[in-house]
Amino acid sequence: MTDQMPRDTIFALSSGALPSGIAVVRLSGPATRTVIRKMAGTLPPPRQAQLRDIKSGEGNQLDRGLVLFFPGPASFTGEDCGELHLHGGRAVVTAVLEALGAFPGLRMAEAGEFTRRAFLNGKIDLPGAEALSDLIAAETEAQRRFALANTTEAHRKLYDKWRQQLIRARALIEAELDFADESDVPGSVADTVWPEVAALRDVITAHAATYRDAEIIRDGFQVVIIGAPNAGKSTLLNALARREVAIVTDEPGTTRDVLEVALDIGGMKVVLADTAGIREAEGRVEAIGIERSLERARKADLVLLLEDMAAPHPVEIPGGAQAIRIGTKSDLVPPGSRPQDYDCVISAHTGEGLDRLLGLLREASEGFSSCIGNVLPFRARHVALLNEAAAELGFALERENDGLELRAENLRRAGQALAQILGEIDVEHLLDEIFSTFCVGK
Ligand SMILES: Nc1nc2c(ncn2[C@@H]2O[C@H](COP(=O)(O)OP(=O)(O)OP(=O)(O)O)[C@@H](O)[C@H]2O)c(=O)[nH]1
Ligand SMILES: [K+]
Ligand SMILES: [Mg+2]
Repeated sequence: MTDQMPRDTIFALSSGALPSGIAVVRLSGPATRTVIRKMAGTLPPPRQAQLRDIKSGEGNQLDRGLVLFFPGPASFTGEDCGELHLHGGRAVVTAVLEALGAFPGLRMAEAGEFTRRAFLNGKIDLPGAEALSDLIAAETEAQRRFALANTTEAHRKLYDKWRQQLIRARALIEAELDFADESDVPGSVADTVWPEVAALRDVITAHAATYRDAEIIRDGFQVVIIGAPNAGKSTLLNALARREVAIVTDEPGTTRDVLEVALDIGGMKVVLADTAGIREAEGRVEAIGIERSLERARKADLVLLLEDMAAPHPVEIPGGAQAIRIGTKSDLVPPGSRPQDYDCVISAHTGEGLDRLLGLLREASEGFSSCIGNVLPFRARHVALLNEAAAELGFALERENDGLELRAENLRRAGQALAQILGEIDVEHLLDEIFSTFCVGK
């Protein structure tokens, strides 16, 4: 799978910010045994925590804590691994990291390097590594469940099934090519292979399209607040965020740039964006701000269209996005004299209607968490390769007048694209990018 196996022994603080109750320092690589023997007296039995004095290479006691040894290949990275569970003080951890760095062949791990080694040693595939990175980044319940589901090799099972279908199709084509010299062999390939290839192309295309659901779960359901100036957009953002994120004044045209907050609504990440009020702009800066509002609204999963019921100025919803019409400042307008029917009536000052609005946001977003059990592509990288695979199958289907060899080559390339998603081929150039987004110690 890779050119060379890493030989350095790496170490890092794998637990969080110091000071903490316990700090876990992790090691991986060939010198792990020697180092643990030296620091903990003897090697503990595999996978059993033992309480030891932890010493530097020169024999100075640094701490007392649990020591574990995981012999390769049955370890996270596939190499010999070790863990030192220390008291989580800054000086303790600094002393232990310094002592480790003093051993020959040992160095601090780079971001994601443990997981990278696990990948290079065949312990996990690339979607599995990407899912681990998502799991560590997860902030909401839906993100956590989705990331965890993606660590289960479900993608490998699905893509391997498709690759098997492609291999079978190519075998049938090979067989037909072998018989091509013999005059009266019926054209079995055309009858069986191409309808199957067409069906597979459609399945892959549909699968690629589900990336939208994955994006919403991972990156958040995108909600954009729009409306005329002074409709109360920034006030609503602040009320839902429960902090003063946006500037509020009674001056129309206060907000110029798009401002975002991430909310956790029923376990779903919801990104709420406040925008510049929409009107005939009075200056260049405002005009740019308004253009940004409209652009954001066009890309939104949901638009909150706010109207000040005390001073209504109708605003068009751009681009047919799904919208909730909200009448604001209900404290100023008695129910009988409201200008029209709204989906929701609120007052950010009294709090009226905010719970109902949160309920509507929850309703609009929670449906996406039901996709979590499904296998979805969850990186732009996956989608690009799926589209490439589908395109190759499309070429094979179109080239009816070309030789079977050429069409079989398209099928082979489609299979290669699927293999690339799993990280089996031609991914060296991606690894730095993928693993650098991890934290050090993972
Ligand atoms: N009475 C009352 N006043 C409100 C309410 N919400 C906002 N306001 C007031 O309306 C004015 C405008 O509020 P903003 O939140 O700045 O309105 P905006 O839509 O963000 O305005 P721009 O950024 O200029 O487009 C401020 O004086 C707010 O205090 C409300 O529910 N009731
Ligand atoms: K304002
Ligand atoms: Mg504003």
